[in-house]
Amino acid sequence: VESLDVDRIRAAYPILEREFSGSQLVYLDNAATTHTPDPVVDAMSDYYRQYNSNVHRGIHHLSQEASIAYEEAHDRVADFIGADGREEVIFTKNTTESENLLAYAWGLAELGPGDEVVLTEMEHHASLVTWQQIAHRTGADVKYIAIDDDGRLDMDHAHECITDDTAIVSVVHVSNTLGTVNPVAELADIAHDHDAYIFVDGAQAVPTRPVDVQAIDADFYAFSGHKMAGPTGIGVLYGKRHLLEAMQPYLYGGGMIEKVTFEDSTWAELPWKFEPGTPPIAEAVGLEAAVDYLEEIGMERVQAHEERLAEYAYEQLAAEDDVDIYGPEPGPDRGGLVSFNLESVHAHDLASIMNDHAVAIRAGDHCTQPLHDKLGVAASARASFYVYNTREEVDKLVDAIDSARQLFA
Ligand SMILES: Cc1ncc(COP(=O)(O)O)c(CN[C@@H](CS)C(=O)O)c1O
Repeated sequence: VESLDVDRIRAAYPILEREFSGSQLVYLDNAATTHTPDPVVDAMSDYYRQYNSNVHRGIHHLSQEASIAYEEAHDRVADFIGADGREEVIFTKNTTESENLLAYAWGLAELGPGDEVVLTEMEHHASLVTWQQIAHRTGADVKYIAIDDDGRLDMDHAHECITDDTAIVSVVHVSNTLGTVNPVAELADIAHDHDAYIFVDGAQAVPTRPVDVQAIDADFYAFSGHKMAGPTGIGVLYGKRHLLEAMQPYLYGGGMIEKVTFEDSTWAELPWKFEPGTPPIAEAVGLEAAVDYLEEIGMERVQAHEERLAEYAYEQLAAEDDVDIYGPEPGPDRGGLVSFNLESVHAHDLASIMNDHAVAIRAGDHCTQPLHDKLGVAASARASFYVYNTREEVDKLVDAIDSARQLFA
């Protein structure tokens, strides 16, 4: 796959010129959030400057323009992920809210004693805590598909966990801690063989690779705008139309209703039924601009660029015998991030020293505390890449780690 013109890409991110303690920023925390390129910022500024208005088709020009822009952003996102139209694309605040929407609107209504929710040991808290708490409230049980020593899912165990008692499987597409790319289409097949649904947490997948929800045959799929060069404050819950039609809303108010009387109410058509109140309008404009931006680059090229950088970082880190790396070796089932520990240096201390060198990485549990318990570590350091990162920046990461090694020697 053709390489990216990173210099041209970086020109759209003034933030990358920032300097700290005399060194240029090396931003390697893209799994937490990505930066926002000028075309996305400009699109949102243009909205606020030229056609800011509330939506739901008020009777004036500005509202018409804003309503059309907001509605068409749903069409653009649907096209980007292979959904069958705007009716299958609900805008939320973020991946976390998307997962809570599904867990409350479907889970609370449908789950009960004897039902099982199958997760994996590598789930993010946005899934794990949500389903865990809904299971407590409904009397359902939660099971966890185990990971093997390489940080891949144990698929034999997956077959054991997913049974006719399984109501839903909830799996992360790309682990934000291990980098593992899970076989979500295969898991969907297994779930469907047992008449169970599958939800896929795509927060680290949609930004970094081509995703086709129909090819996966996901019943539900979630991701966030801010992890894909878009704004914060907007996320997506994709759902198969007939499933969303059958679901009752769990947040009520204006915009989501059809008819209201003192006695009862009926609901608007999809996706508006699940979008109460004033939605993230500027953010929707920004998300559409981010989709245009990424598709102009090409998602295959985004994926290849990230994987090359992750492979290079993995090799540089693996060459040192005092670095422990988590997750699979570089290849098709490792995404664009590397979590690791430098022996004898706590991840927080390491990140702090990285910061002294203007290298921004993540340290902590990455909202996967049970996974870190399983790995036997309290925390890990994580470098994650995006379209504007370079091999030279990986070299700076390695040099900064060496400074930490010297400091703590
Ligand atoms: C796999 C996965 N699933 C859900 C989320 C939540 O995304 P929100 O936009 O915050 O709702 C994230 C966000 N992970 C950030 C914050 S912990 C990270 O540094 O890894 C994620 O990686």
